[in-house]
Amino acid sequence: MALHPVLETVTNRVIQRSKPSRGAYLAHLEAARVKGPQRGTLACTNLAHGFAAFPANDKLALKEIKKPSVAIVSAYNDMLSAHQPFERFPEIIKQAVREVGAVAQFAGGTPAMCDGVTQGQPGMELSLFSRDAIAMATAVALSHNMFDAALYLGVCDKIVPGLLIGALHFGHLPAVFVPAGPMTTGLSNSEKAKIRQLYAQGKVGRAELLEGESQSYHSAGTCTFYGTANSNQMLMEVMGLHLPGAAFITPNTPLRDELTKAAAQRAAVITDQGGEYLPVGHVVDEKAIINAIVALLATGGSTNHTLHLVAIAKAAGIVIDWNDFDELSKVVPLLCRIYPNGEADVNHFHAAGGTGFVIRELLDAGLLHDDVTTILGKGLRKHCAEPFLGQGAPGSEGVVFKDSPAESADEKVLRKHGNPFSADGGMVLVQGNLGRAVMKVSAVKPQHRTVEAPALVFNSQEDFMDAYKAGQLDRDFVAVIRFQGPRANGMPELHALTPALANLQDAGRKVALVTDGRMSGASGKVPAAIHVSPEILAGGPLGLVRDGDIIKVCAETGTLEALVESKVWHARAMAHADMSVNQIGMGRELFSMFRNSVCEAEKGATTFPLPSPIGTTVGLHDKDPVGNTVPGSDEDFSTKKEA
Ligand SMILES: O=C(O)[C@H](O)[C@@H](O)[C@H](O)[C@H](O)COP(=O)(O)O
Ligand code: SF4
Repeated sequence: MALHPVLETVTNRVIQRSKPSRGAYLAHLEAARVKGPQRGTLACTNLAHGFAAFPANDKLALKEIKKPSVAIVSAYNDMLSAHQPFERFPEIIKQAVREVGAVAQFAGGTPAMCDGVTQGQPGMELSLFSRDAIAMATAVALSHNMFDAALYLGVCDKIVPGLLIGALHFGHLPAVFVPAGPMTTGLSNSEKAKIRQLYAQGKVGRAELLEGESQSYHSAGTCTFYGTANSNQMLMEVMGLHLPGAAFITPNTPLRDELTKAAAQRAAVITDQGGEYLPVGHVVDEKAIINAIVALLATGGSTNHTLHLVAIAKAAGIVIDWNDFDELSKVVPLLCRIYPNGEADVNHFHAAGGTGFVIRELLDAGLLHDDVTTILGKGLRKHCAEPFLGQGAPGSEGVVFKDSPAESADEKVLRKHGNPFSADGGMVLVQGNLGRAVMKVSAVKPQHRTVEAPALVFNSQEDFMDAYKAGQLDRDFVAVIRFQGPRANGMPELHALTPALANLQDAGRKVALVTDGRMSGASGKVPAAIHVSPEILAGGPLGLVRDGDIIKVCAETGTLEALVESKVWHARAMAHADMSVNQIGMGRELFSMFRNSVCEAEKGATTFPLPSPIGTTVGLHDKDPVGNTVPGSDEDFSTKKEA
């Protein structure tokens, strides 16, 4: 199947734009490779420390400096239902790796925040920065340099992006991502949302709300809506960093354990010593990143990936921006309806055909690059498959992979590319005199995709909720919630506003949200122009909006505009707010360096630089050694905005 012309155009543009930084990245990768096991570069004392605590057989293998050593980097904790199953994984992995003559070492743990626990709470102001903190923790683990491959155990929002950013800074090491899988289906996501709206209206009490939430989030495993965590899973599948179809197999089942063993053994094989060297820095190339954007759009994935995918690409020296997302979204069909884009959850999606079905449909439509490298070697089509238990003895059944089904088992949830739910991917770039922002429309009914109404300006989500509870919002309005950008308060998700906004929309009000903050991947039905760039603390024009200004948000025309007379607009002074309350408490004082160094949302809201050529000083947003503007740098970004 010939590639879609837009896929070719955007891919070639990204390759060209990334040439300097991608070239620098690959040079660093080659410089980090050594012949033989990495631990051979250590001094004897270093090495002795590195295997002191190991059992005799592993210690011998490590001492000989022949067999590969596989790092385990795990984001296990009991807070995230999605990560709790990882508690058992290290022992399963160590035994499986021994069976193929190698050694697995628990290299280090990383933090992991549950955005469900912190949603609407002060802790959410650490959430986005926890991604780069996870990348740093990954680097601390791998910096022992005892390893020839790494297994990454993570599922949720900022964790998989953080682990992959960290992994890419050790791009010479092969990487296999190991998921734990979704919890079984409980109370449906739409039922859960209804109970929340009733609570927001005062029609049910806390007891009914807590009962509904507990029936929805009822056991170990990932929450079953298609939010950022499950979008991460889809992207790991399409980038070929998972074994095929590993994403949505239930935790603590024989098949899940067999998949974990198989992933561990695969990591040992794809090392320099294993004979099929597949470093993660070669797997994550420009085509893999474009494939990830396409899969995100085709499945109605989380808006958070207009930040995280940009950051992941940057870690590999690849520069993407929201024009790339927007142009691809216009030609990528929506193939899935998973909550918040529909009624179904990820268990239903998996049963209908799952990730392999989506990958095959997009390959057949010429909307994915097949000529990529994955953890299985050359070619993405190997991932159009689903895992099943093998025929081995109980407890060692193994895994077999079968082709994904030709037809969807439920066309209300999953469709072939010739009969999509919509011709476009449902994520648009909106821009105008308020800046550039992203808008997910796959979960917004067509009649709500354009809102033109008076601005109501708030400097916090709490102020908005106070106005709602005081009955001041029963009107058409565009809520402009500012001072929510990464420099201001860490760019929290404002998903807690969804029930109130949804009630007003259900009551017939034309409402929309405009913010330099974020929404959750689980946010849906209310039109929201989010991640407004530049944010107000970077001089963004949200600071010029006043109550009553007519704001136009339109997904059809890509408009984000304050309809204010130009000379009035330009005569206005920038609004200010006291951010001190967001700088201390709940650990926020520890993240001031992140707030002070974070870059624009459109460049991933990262706190690490693009790769620079070996021997040059590393700058966050610099010109290259010969004075050219580095693609993706602040300089490059600002010239593009003026264009
Ligand atoms: O981006 C996401 O997917 C969200 O951050 C998600 O991980 C978070 O947990 C939501 O808050 C869950 O939705 P509820 O808050 O509606 O349960
Ligand atoms: S999906 Fe969200 S709420 Fe569920 S475990 Fe992950 S971070 Fe927590």
